[in-house]
Amino acid sequence: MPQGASPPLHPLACSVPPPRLKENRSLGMGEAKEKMDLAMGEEKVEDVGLKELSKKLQEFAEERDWEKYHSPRNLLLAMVGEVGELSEIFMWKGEVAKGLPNWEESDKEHLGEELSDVLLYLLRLADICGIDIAEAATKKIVKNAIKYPSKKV
Ligand SMILES: Nc1ccn([C@H]2C[C@H](O)[C@@H](COP(=O)(O)OP(=O)(O)OP(=O)(O)O)O2)c(=O)n1
Repeated sequence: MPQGASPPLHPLACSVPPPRLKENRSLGMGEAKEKMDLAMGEEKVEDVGLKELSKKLQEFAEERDWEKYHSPRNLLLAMVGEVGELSEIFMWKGEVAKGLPNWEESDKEHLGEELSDVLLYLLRLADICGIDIAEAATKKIVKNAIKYPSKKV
């Protein structure tokens, strides 16, 4: 290849790196909370379902013109990356007690964020692949129960 020339892009590769959600500056705590409260509105968080989350993700991508980046392969890789970030939280800690009794609140919050990133990319991946994940997971639980029968009655 001539000096200074860039390698040709694979026809399926994006020529623009996927955008990041982050802003260039970090938000102060008050500012971040204000943004979060605005985004959540009056919604009761515990009532949210998988379909609603998928719809929110669809809207999130649309509003930023990010749909072109949300290909199955990109989403899978993004999800695996987030699984790595999730693993880092547990790395070198040894066994961790259920309920994480000795963890700082900030560490639990961080864990919640990384778990959410994995879930959100998983939901988006399922959606973009045309898989109804709620239906698929429900069927899979039934299949698991047949394969591994209950020991209780
Ligand atoms: N192209 C993109 C980029 C981000 N996201 C959404 C899905 C994830 O929930 C979250 C991931 O954002 P970041 O890539 O900024 O990752 P983190 O939030 O983990 O930040 P960091 O890697 O700094 O810990 O944003 C998305 O849907 N599509």
